[in-house]
Amino acid sequence: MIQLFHVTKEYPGDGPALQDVSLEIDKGEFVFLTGASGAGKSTLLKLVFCDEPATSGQLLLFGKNVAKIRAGAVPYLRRNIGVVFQDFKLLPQRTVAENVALPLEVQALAAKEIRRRVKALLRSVGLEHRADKFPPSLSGGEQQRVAVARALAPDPALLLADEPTGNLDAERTLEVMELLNSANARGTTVVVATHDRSLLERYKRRVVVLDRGRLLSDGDSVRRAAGA
Ligand SMILES: Nc1ncnc2c1ncn2[C@@H]1O[C@H](COP(=O)(O)OP(=O)(O)OP(=O)(O)O)[C@@H](O)[C@H]1O
Repeated sequence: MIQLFHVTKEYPGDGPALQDVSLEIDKGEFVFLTGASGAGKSTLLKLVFCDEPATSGQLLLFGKNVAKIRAGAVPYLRRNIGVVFQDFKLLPQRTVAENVALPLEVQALAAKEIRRRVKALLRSVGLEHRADKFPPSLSGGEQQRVAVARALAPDPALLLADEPTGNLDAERTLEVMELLNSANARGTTVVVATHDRSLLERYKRRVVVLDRGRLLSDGDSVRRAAGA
């Protein structure tokens, strides 16, 4: 589903944020991406979301070389990707319910079905009572949960989540992780960037570690190498 071949990313005027990273994530996997602040986790997610181009190397998404995708086709590709950004990117002039409804409107679902699904999603993140509020009036943790609900709304093939539990207490963290796990059980490929070691220890998933832009280790390949 995601294939990186010797990918390097340099931002103008800066050293490489990613250096010669080769990595493959298959359909249906759940992968934690971890590493110290500045290791390149967000950059890797941005490349996969076609938000930034790679400087060199090749990135295939759903089997397509993203460098060859026309700019006009990117929004169509993104319909298959749910994304939770670190700064949430909620629309401030739309209510919580309207934010979650957005990706469903793009799918042209009937209004009644959209209302039903938005209600169920907001219930699943414990925010039904905030449906008619505007994002700026919500706490950071509440906005984060709205972002998770919006990302999961269209049942995406791929979910990219950048620190999706960063602002949450232990109980809410578990709730959000359960949502990500259920999406994964329904077939969504999930990639979660996180600093939170307790998540890595609690959920025995593949762990990809970046260190100053380089791939330091990959839990999956370690297991494979050990013959497990
Ligand atoms: N838009 C940008 N312009 C210039 N440099 C950038 C930009 N975005 C990231 N960088 C640099 O690239 C490197 C990797 O940053 P990135 O945000 O990908 O790391 P990260 O592992 O996600 O960090 P964090 O855990 O703090 O979010 C850092 O040195 C950062 O300063």
